[in-house]
Amino acid sequence: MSLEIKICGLSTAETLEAALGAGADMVGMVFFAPSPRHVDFATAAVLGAQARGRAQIVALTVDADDAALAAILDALRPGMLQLHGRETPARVAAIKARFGLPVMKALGIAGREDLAALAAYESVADRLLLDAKPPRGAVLPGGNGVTFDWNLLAGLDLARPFMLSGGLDPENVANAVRLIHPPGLDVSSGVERGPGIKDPSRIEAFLRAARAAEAEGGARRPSGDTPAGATAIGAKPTPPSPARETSPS
Ligand SMILES: O=C(O)c1ccccc1N[C@@H]1O[C@H](COP(=O)(O)O)[C@@H](O)[C@H]1O
Repeated sequence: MSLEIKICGLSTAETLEAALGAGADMVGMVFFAPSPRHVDFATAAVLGAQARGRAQIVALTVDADDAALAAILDALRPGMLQLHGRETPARVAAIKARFGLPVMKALGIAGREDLAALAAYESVADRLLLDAKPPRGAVLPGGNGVTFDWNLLAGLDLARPFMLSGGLDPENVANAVRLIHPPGLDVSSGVERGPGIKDPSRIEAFLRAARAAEAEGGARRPSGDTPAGATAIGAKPTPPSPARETSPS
């Protein structure tokens, strides 16, 4: 399975075109008013038409109710929903049943204890998105450009594909691919020149660096092929590696 790359928080035709032209597999539009990447329905409809058939279109929502989800689906016509709030496993299952779209559930990872929470979502979500937890006092639950200790994911074996996210950028993405061999990557702030302002050259650099690292041997082993010492969800984790003092880069 080749590395799937999502560029999130696209809000203009120019930057969406940069992502599509550089070979993004997924493009994300944010529907969360406090975010500098939030798009209104009219913009979403135009961007959706531009991306349709060229990449998977993902609608990012945060604890949206059914009426809001229906309106978003109507405007963007996404192929996937990204749930980036505090949606419970039951809520994820209900959204999938009601709207009939694949769902990617975002979960914050700060320590080993957070890996235990993933099991409850494996049976209801089509994908998991493993993100950093927001800094204390942050307005946004994601999109903060913050990394977490990627070593926590070493040997992780999930029944569902996951995307690694949180603070990725063109400079650190190759390290992430070499260390984790993730099935997917998701980036937002790291390909911006300012909050909410995507930079076409950074989008291209990110895709180039990630694909080069993948070509070096970063392809993900098939799911279920748990190597010795790997952590299966629900299994007792292997002893922690020494804590890192700084974010990986
Ligand atoms: O990007 C946003 O504005 C956003 C708002 C609310 C929830 C999630 C959001 N973004 C997602 O957060 C992760 C990590 O982003 P970053 O690369 O660290 O900036 C990513 O999945 C975005 O899709």
